[in-house]
Amino acid sequence: MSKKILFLINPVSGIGKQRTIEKYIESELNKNILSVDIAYTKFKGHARELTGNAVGQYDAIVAVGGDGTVNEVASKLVGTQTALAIIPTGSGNGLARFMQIPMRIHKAIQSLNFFREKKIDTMRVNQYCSVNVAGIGFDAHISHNFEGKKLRGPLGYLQLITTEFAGYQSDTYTLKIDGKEYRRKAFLISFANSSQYGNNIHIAPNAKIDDGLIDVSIIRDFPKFNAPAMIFSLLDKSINKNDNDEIVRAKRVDIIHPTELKAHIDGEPVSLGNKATIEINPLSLKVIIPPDHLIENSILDPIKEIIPNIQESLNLENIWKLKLMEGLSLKKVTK
Ligand SMILES: Nc1ncnc2c1ncn2[C@@H]1O[C@H](COP(=O)(O)OP(=O)(O)OP(=O)(O)O)[C@@H](O)[C@H]1O
Repeated sequence: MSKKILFLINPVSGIGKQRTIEKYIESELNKNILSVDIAYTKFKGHARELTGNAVGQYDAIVAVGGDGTVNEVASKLVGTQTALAIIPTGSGNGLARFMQIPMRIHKAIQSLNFFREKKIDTMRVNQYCSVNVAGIGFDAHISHNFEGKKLRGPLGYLQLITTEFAGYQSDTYTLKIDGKEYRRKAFLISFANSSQYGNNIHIAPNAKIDDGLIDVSIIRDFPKFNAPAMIFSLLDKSINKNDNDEIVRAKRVDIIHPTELKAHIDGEPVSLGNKATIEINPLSLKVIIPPDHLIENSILDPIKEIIPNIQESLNLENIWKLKLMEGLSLKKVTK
């Protein structure tokens, strides 16, 4: 029986990979088994609104964007029979990377044809839903500053991190992790459902997304000259072995803080006031994962990912020509 899927495309995510999505939907999707609708988001929160209206009418809603778009779609799908699918066109794509969804979008679209479903945990952070990683401290500081930045994509994050790091002051937090008290001066505290923020930066290398547990990764205050070693261990999936990091697995975390807790939820900046509760919601979301043969795990994959990005950037002029011609109902693009 054919499945109904709705693509929700965030036109401002990442560096613009989504501009080619309609072409690939046309060429890669098996229309004998999938019937497709497409909508573009027009503002922050629109994907959440559109998903709320569509849930139940579709077998899957496809978030075309980064973790912010994924979060908006997922938060309306938790506890329903409609699955989340992801075409990663964001800056970090943490959940997509963790679920081994191909970063090349034509491959990600091909994987929808197999409609392989898996149930995953989600987290509740006060009134918000989080599917990937939420946090307080330096990562939250970065997400609050990233919003509205012109330079997006991984380079935008890198630029911001380098400028903000030197002046950042760690804070002291009191947490109750499954009822046990921890008081830590921390550079950041992450609540990880998947292992990574995005861009293969692994804050909780052994996190499992279907174990009913949050990996609470506490990076204690550290001398700034240790930064290169910290960065290396985040990339090397070994932060859990670093002396400045402590990971505790839990079902629930409570925080009371003397000042406003600035946080991020899947990379999106939020304020939690001065009280936060983070709880796991086990196996509460269906996600479409790729079939084994489409999982990209060769060491050349990052290079394969970069080349189309460069090509796409160089082709931007062509894409604008295409858009213009679409407007004029013309068929062919000439250089
Ligand atoms: N048409 C739009 N105009 C402005 N903002 C939008 C629009 N559609 C969606 N948004 C918002 O854009 C923000 C960024 O989207 P998203 O997180 O998907 O991409 P990203 O930040 O580049 O990737 P990542 O989260 O993986 O780093 C989200 O907060 C989303 O709500």
